[in-house]
Amino acid sequence: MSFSRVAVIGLGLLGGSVGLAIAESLPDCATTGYDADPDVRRRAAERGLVGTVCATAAEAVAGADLIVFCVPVGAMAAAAVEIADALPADAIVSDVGSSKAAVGEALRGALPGATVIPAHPVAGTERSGPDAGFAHLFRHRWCILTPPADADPEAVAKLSEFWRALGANVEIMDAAHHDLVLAVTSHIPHLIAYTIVGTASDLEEVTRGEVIKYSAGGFRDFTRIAASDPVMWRDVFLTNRDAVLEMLGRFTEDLTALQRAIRRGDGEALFDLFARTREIRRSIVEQGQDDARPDFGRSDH
Ligand SMILES: NC(=O)c1ccc[n+]([C@@H]2O[C@H](COP(=O)([O-])OP(=O)(O)OC[C@H]3O[C@@H](n4cnc5c(N)ncnc54)[C@H](O)[C@@H]3O)[C@@H](O)[C@H]2O)c1
Ligand SMILES: O=C(O)C(=O)C[C@]1(C(=O)O)C=C[C@@H](O)C=C1
Repeated sequence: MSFSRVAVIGLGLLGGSVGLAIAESLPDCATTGYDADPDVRRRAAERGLVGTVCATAAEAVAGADLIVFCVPVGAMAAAAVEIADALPADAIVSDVGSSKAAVGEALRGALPGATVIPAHPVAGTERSGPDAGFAHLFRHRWCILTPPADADPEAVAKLSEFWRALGANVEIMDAAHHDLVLAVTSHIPHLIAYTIVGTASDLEEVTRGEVIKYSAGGFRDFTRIAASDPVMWRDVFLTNRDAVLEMLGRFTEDLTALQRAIRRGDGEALFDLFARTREIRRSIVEQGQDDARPDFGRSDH
């Protein structure tokens, strides 16, 4: 039931990892790939991210039974239009985008009549580009599939099996619900990291040198996340606007309550919140989801 030829469009962190993971876990599956950037294509060929790096997207999808778009979410529609005339009739079209409702619409709009099953492997790093990918990225991580209500169950089962073969745990979710959940677990945390690092670098009373010198612990962790790709994250916020604004409203209210507790010297409110959040961290660690990132946890990371 597995795929025999997978085309990967976009050969950065995610596309490269998909190609390498297929080579390792599904060695009988052929892979082709395409990236709009010729330097990325050259580097992808050097690293062997996919079996064949093609000069055009149409060439890459010829004969493929699965096409995985691994481009920034704002580029999905343009990338899909490029393959519209070359798409094999029975192929499944999927992606790895971080927001799902807008991406599903973009792919279905660009490829009318195609079998489109969007997906989001909740696995990544702050790195990007063709040197960033690695075969184990998806191991023990969630991959959320957001098929439309009328999706072919066989196509959903086949794509689920594909992601399980790459090491992921698969969950099926409605696209709008995915966008709300990920707004809180991934998108707003990135927004907070971008904000705090930006705020620190804008301070007038504290020099930039001091920010760098004393950035141990907490701030350093924020700088890792704030180093994430600007194009990718611009597109995430533009395509998941409503869910992000909804969750940001709640976050702002909670932040205001915390501000009030500090101003009033309400130690109990502070302690209660910090004790509750410590328990959340403990249950995440206890769930034992291995982190596949190669140097995660390294002190100099
Ligand atoms: N980085 C993460 O942690 C992470 C995790 C999960 C999902 N994602 C999602 O994966 C996708 C790719 O992210 P990434 O981190 O691999 O980014 P990346 O920058 O490493 O790679 C994206 C690649 O897409 C190429 N590209 C852009 N437009 C194109 C087009 N029209 N046709 C062909 N190639 C095109 C770029 O040249 C680039 O090489 C995004 O949609 C992102 O939301 C990222
Ligand atoms: O670990 C990181 O560096 C990530 O940002 C990975 C992360 C996340 O927020 O968890 C980022 C975006 C994705 O769509 C999925 C995963």
